[in-house]
Amino acid sequence: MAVNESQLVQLFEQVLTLSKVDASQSVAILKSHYSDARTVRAATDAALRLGAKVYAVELPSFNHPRAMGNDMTAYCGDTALTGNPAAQRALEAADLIVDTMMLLHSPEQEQILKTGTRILLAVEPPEVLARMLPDSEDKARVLAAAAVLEQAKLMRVTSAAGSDFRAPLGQYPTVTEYGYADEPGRWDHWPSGFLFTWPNEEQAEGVLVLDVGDILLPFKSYARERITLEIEQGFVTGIHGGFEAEYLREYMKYFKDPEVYGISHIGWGLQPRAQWTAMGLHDKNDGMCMDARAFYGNFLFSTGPNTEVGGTRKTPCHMDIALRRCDISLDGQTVVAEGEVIAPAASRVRQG
Ligand SMILES: O=c1ccc(O)c[nH]1
Ligand SMILES: [Fe+2]
Repeated sequence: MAVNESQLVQLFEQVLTLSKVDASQSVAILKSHYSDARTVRAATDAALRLGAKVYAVELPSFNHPRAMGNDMTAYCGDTALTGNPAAQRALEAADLIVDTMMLLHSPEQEQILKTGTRILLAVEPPEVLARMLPDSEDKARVLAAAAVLEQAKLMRVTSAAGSDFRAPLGQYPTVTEYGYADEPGRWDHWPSGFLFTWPNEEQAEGVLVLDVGDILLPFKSYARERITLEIEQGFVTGIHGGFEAEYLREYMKYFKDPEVYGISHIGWGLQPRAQWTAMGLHDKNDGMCMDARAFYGNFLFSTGPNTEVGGTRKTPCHMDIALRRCDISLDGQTVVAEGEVIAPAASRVRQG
């Protein structure tokens, strides 16, 4: 199925309106040669129809010789913007940047946001954008959950598969993703609908058992056998199992960087329009699979960078791992039970 151009413009008009784009705003469309041309065109047309002053910043693509695969989250930190202050200044001049080439997990993104410029990442296929069109209810639900997470001192994750992971919290802020960039200095990602934070440095500990069906990104694979991760003092110290554990070990070892084993963002999914099954219907090169990061009731665990919240761990290897059927509690209060969103009530999707 394919979204037609006029539909896509209307969808961008909705999301840019939610992102407070109007005739008072300047909108920069950040692109490279690999950007989705339909997305670039629709974002441009929509911003113009909303009366904004629109310009494009095109950057020659950046490829690190050690990067593998085409998933934009597979090699983080250095981007086409790295070392290009003139382009960065051109972007900082905008009120909103529609990022169709992926600056996420780069220090440059944080510098741009600090100027008050908003960034909306949109790199998923247009059909995925359409299926997970954000709305203000998504924002309300994610913010309701964030109100609990930002007060929490301890996150605990357990599961029937054997996970028992504890992460003391408080050192880092809570990050919300609800699909549009409506506040000064806000970064968001369309599509999304989840929230996360980082454990206090060197304090996360325990065991995470990736069960059959759990998702490993950027591999874009469903685990077919269990993989057991041992976490000590904020780092993955052991990866046990069969072939898939060996594959994960070998992949992470390839980067020859001890920081790849650091725990990155941890949180849970609140997007009912995201589907656990969606990844199986897409090719590996179809975007970065936000369905896996956002599906309702997942536990999203990740390794590697913490630059997004001012940390110094700028490591290129970033694993996003989505677990099903976990129990997630904050200071003893259950927010997700066996993959079902329980609390706060305002974060749950209204049934019926
Ligand atoms: O939206 C995103 C996408 C990737 C990621 O690592 C975090 N959030
Ligand atoms: Fe991530």
